[in-house]
Amino acid sequence: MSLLARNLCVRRSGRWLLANVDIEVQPGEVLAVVGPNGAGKSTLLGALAGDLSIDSGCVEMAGRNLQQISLQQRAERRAVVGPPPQMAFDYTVADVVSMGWLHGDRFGSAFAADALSRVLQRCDLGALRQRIFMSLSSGERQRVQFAAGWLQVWPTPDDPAARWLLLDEPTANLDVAHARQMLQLLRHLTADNTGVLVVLHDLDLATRFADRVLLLESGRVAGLGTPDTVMTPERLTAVYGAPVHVEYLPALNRLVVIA
Ligand SMILES: Nc1ncnc2c1ncn2[C@@H]1O[C@H](COP(=O)(O)OP(=O)(O)OP(=O)(O)O)[C@@H](O)[C@H]1O
Repeated sequence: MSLLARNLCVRRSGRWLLANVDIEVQPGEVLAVVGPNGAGKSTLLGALAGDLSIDSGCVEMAGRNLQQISLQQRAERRAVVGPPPQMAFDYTVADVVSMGWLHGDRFGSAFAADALSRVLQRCDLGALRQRIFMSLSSGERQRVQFAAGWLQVWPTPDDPAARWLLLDEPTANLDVAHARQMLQLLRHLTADNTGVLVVLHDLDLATRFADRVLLLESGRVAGLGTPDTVMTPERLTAVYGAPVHVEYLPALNRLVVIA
């Protein structure tokens, strides 16, 4: 019961942005999508979310064609976390994160308040909850955006079905500690029957935290598998057209990617 694309093709202005992409995001896994600028990462995320039209192939969520799933059902099953939005009004952090909560009082106000508090705390936003969103730094806003997405797919008592979180460069404005913390959170929330697809430019973060990596090059799959099989120096150097060093560091007991 995955979120998957089969033979996915997206064409715009006479150009293939994605060509014959097969990909599956399973609940319980973190799949990192990497590749050079313009490789098609955001396009793939948009297609899997159902936010942009595809030209051939299909996208399915838990065995159903995405086009046959209502917008409400889609929103309850998958959240998209993109760049932080501009807000015209003085919404607080708690207001913005609460926008991710789709269930109103269906499970009681205490359940909703508890979910909000937990998400704020886990995203290190507890002290900022009454701050005006637009007064935050870009990294703080990014964490708020992530928190709203997480709340959107928060497990509810009556519905154990799989959910997905799709994130487009969520660490772009984060310092080293918060970037690691976010990837650790993503790993943690997969335990709640949630699948994570995360677009990353940081190849080392992808190698360290993802279960699998999809490497895109000009809209095609240039590699898909565990980090140690995809993140080879030869492949990365060829795809990025710049030297990329990959080495196992015994002191850290992991592969390190230096670009
Ligand atoms: N509507 C469109 N018409 C024509 N070309 C488009 C359209 N939308 C996107 N593209 C092009 O498709 C390619 C893939 O874009 P996409 O945003 O998916 O890349 P990306 O891998 O996310 O890149 P980045 O790392 O720079 O964010 C780019 O070359 C982009 O210019």
